[in-house]
Amino acid sequence: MLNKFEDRAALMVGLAAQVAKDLRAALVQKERVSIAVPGGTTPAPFFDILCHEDLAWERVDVMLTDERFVPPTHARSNTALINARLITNAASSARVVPFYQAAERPEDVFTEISAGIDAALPLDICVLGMGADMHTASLFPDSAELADALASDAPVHVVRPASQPEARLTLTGRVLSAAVHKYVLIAGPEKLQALEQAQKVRDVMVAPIRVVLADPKTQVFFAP
Ligand SMILES: O=C1O[C@H](COP(=O)(O)O)[C@@H](O)[C@H](O)[C@H]1O
Repeated sequence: MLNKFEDRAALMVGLAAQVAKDLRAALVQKERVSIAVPGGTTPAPFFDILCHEDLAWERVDVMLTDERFVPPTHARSNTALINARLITNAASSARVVPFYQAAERPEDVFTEISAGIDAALPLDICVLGMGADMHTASLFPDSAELADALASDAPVHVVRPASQPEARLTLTGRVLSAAVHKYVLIAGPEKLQALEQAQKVRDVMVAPIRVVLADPKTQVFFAP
């Protein structure tokens, strides 16, 4: 389902209201609730609104959908983004599930990171971004590890997409498709075109965003 907003400000308000509603409903049902959020350039204004929502954040586990294997001091760190823009104000008591540990290679810390993520699953809410190349999380069409990351039983997978400057850790296809509420946050004509392309292509190896689009309950939040 495509939810179209007039502009980006309305989009971010609309998605934050929907996610806060889902979090509140899940917090009534369960002691701990988990949400995955994207990194990249799009979601910061959504975080700026969501972090003010008055809810039991101390019972919420927040994780990324994916992380670039760079330290939190790096400009490309998704962990730094959520720490600065989401885990603040009312949301400062949320627990962040680590997606990065200092090491030479992600494989060196994979077991520990993977166990931490596994303990916070399944996801109640998953908000994903999407690139113009139809990647989502760090499931990239130009990654040699894509098929394994889609098929893996593990919660996360290491990928080294040819188009990207660093190794990454991504939630796997299994984890993304099992999320109770799935949202895709996109803005701009290029992303809308990519979404339309992904709906036509139908091959998840060409359009990895299909891993969640295949579920008719997935909601896309879009503004021009
Ligand atoms: O690299 C990434 O890209 C996608 C899309 O990012 P955007 O900058 O085009 O909004 C993002 O969803 C993902 O989390 C991030 O690591």
